[in-house]
Amino acid sequence: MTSSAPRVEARTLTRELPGPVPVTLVRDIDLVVEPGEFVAVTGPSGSGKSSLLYLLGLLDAPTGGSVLIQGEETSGLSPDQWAAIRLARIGFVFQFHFLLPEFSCLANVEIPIRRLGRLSTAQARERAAMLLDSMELADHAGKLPEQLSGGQRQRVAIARALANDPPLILADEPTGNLDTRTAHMVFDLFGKLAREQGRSIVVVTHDSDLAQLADRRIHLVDGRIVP
Ligand SMILES: Nc1ncnc2c1ncn2[C@@H]1O[C@H](COP(=O)(O)OP(=O)(O)OP(=O)(O)O)[C@@H](O)[C@H]1O
Repeated sequence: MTSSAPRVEARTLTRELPGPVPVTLVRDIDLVVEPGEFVAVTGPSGSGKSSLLYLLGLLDAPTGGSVLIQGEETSGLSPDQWAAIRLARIGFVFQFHFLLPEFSCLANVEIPIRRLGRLSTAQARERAAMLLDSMELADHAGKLPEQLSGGQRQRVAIARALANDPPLILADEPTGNLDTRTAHMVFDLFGKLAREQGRSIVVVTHDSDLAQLADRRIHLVDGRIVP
């Protein structure tokens, strides 16, 4: 691994589903995302956007090619090693917030910090509170997710994605359930996380207006990048 390595790199990445009639979800994708870049992945429904994001996030294994995270080849690694990379280096945001309903917003952000185990309990709580504060949610820290609006919940999910200070954030239709104004706010936030904090952000969206807010767009059709 070198300090000049891209944040995430796909090399001829391919994912086929075996079967009598094999289905190719993603084919021969070459992609490099540098530190500080905010990339939107667009394309019609079924074009492979989510499949690509899952491969980049080590949530699914390719059947061809490879993914490198900060220059580290991930192909030969064990499931435990993948899980360790996900926990420490990748933040995920999904269309549905997947917050734990029985835990406060603060606890939802604190749990992954505790799981990583680098901070004391008090420090973990302090960091979770700081992250919620940075999302302008300090007043809501003690509330349950169901007590928040959709946009607020998605900001809690983003705070949780930032819990372990990951260099890479992957988001799959993070604004799919939000109104246009709130969706723009979330995209602006991703832009700031890239430009001001040097994180790499890859966001899947089918909304071409929102994609314009990213620094770069890649467009998928039938599992391939097209110009
Ligand atoms: N486990 C699976 N079994 C069979 N087909 C699958 C599976 N997962 C995905 N697919 C198919 O693979 C293709 C790519 O799916 P994917 O979810 O990556 O597309 P997408 O661009 O994210 O679509 P959308 O915008 O609708 O979410 C689709 O045709 C989908 O139906």
